[in-house]
Amino acid sequence: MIRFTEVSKRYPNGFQALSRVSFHLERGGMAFLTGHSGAGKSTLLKLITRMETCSQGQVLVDGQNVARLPSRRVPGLRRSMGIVFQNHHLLFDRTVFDNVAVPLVIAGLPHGEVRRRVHAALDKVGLLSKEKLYPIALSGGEQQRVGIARAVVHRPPLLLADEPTGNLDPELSAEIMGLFEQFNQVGVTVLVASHDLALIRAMGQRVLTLARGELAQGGVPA
Ligand SMILES: Nc1ncnc2c1ncn2[C@@H]1O[C@H](COP(=O)(O)OP(=O)(O)OP(=O)(O)O)[C@@H](O)[C@H]1O
Repeated sequence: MIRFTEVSKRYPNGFQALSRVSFHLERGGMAFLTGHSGAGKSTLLKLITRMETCSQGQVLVDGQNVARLPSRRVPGLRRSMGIVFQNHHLLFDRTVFDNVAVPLVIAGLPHGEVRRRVHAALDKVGLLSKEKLYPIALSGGEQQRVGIARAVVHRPPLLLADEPTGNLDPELSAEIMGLFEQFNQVGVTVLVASHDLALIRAMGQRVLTLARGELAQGGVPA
């Protein structure tokens, strides 16, 4: 599903954020991406979503060479992914329901279908009873679960998360990681960037470790 072959990323200011990174995350697989602050975790995720492009090497997502994709096909690439951010990026003037519905409304789905899918996504993250509330009335963990429901509501085959438990206590963090595992168990390919080593170890999943832009652990010859 995701294949990096000798991927390097140098930012325009000359900073080398990634050096010759190679790994393969198979369809239906799950992995954690870890490493010190500044190791290149967010940069690696941005190469998958085409928010950045690599300077050398090749990034394939579902067989597509991401850097070579014409810009008109980038929205399609992003629709094939669910993306979860640390700070949720929720709309605070919209209800929980409306926040989760955003990707479906943009896609132009009929109202009944939107309702059905939003309810299914909220049910999965245990927030069906809170659909009419505004995000401000939710705890940090609940807000993050709204972000996850929104990321999966269009049923993407690939789920990416960048420090999804950054602001949460250990118990809530474990709960959120458990949700990612559940999505993986029903076939979604999952890649989660996190610096929380203790939690990652406890999950017992594959770990990719970046150190100063190089893959120090978990890479396999691509
Ligand atoms: N647009 C940019 N221009 C120049 N340098 C950048 C840019 N974006 C990131 N960097 C640098 O690249 C390095 C890797 O950044 P990145 O955000 O990928 O690290 P990270 O592992 O996600 O760190 P953190 O855990 O602190 O979020 C950092 O030194 C950062 O300052």
